[in-house]
Amino acid sequence: MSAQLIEGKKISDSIREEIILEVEKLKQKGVTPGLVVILVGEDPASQVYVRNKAKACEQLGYYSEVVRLPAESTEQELLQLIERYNGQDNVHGILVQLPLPKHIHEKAIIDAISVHKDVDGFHPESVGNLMIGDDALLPCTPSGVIELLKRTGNDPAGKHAVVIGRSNIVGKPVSMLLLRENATVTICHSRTPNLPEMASQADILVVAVGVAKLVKKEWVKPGAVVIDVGMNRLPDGKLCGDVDFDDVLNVAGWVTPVPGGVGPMTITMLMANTLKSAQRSLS
Ligand SMILES: NC(=O)C1=CN([C@@H]2O[C@H](COP(=O)(O)OP(=O)(O)OC[C@H]3O[C@@H](n4cnc5c(N)ncnc54)[C@H](OP(=O)(O)O)[C@@H]3O)[C@@H](O)[C@H]2O)C=CC1
Ligand SMILES: Nc1nc(=O)c2c([nH]1)NC[C@@H]1CN(c3ccc(C(=O)N[C@@H](CCC(=O)O)C(=O)O)cc3)C=[N+]21
Ligand SMILES: [Mg+2]
Repeated sequence: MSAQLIEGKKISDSIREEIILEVEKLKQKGVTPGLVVILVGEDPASQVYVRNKAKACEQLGYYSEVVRLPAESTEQELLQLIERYNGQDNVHGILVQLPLPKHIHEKAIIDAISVHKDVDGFHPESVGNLMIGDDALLPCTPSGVIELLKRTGNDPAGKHAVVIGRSNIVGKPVSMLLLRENATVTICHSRTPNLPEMASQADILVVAVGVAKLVKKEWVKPGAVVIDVGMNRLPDGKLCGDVDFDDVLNVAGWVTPVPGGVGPMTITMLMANTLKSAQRSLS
């Protein structure tokens, strides 16, 4: 028996159809969603993501700006740019591509983005609101994971979810969202001694580690839902997840491919956050 594929690309396309309808309505009220993406330096991987974000804006009819700053730019210059966009009414979302060059403090930059325009959901106030359960712009990759589960009929409520990874960008917020969806959540990390045993107790296994093909079939409970957030570039240039896809295919009930799984959802949820921010600007 082979696992069912969770087709992130298809699900992402259908969410984009829904977004387009909302954009039409908003435009009739005189508002066009606007997103600014700021890239410092010339990291080739970041270039690809930034291009994908600009393409998504074009497809959905958003106003979009991409600002490319040289790697030597100062923290002060970047802060000034953010201040400018914080005050600009046609811009509803500001995203500063991470990682930043080492001489710029990531925290200072994230804190400077207006919480109203924090479409990444990385600002401390957004994180706090997520934790409390108040309305917030949710981090894109974690909310993409939840959408994948819900739209394949895998409601987390009452399930045991095991998350491997505890970063502020993926592991922690996805754990909090799963909890909010009434899953029982276990969070594992590099100091967890018995990973395969922990993982194999999961009804829903979310892997966000950054180690290619870490998760093998022995880690997966028969029929479990496996969500692979990992994006690793192999020496041959191919993308590969944190899950050994071919190995788990005959044990898992559902599995996301890489590419074509969580990745496209991240960008679509960014578009959804920008829409939400634009809608809020009216009220
Ligand atoms: N598809 C998408 O849209 C996105 C994909 N990604 C990808 O997801 C992956 C994770 O990203 P991110 O969370 O930012 O990564 P980080 O490096 O920030 O965090 C990795 C986490 O995994 C844990 N970890 C590392 N090695 C092991 C191990 N051998 N066993 C168990 N736990 C381990 C770390 O533990 P500890 O805390 O103890 O160090 C840490 O909590 C990467 O491949 C990244 O490229 C990221 C963002 C978006
Ligand atoms: N401030 C900030 N916000 C981010 O959300 C952010 C960031 N910085 N830095 C880098 C990570 C990574 N990330 C991805 C986005 C899209 C794909 C994506 O579209 N992936 C496609 C394929 C892409 C390809 O072919 O290279 C897929 O998995 O099918 C992946 C990863 C967002 N990130
Ligand atoms: Mg990180």
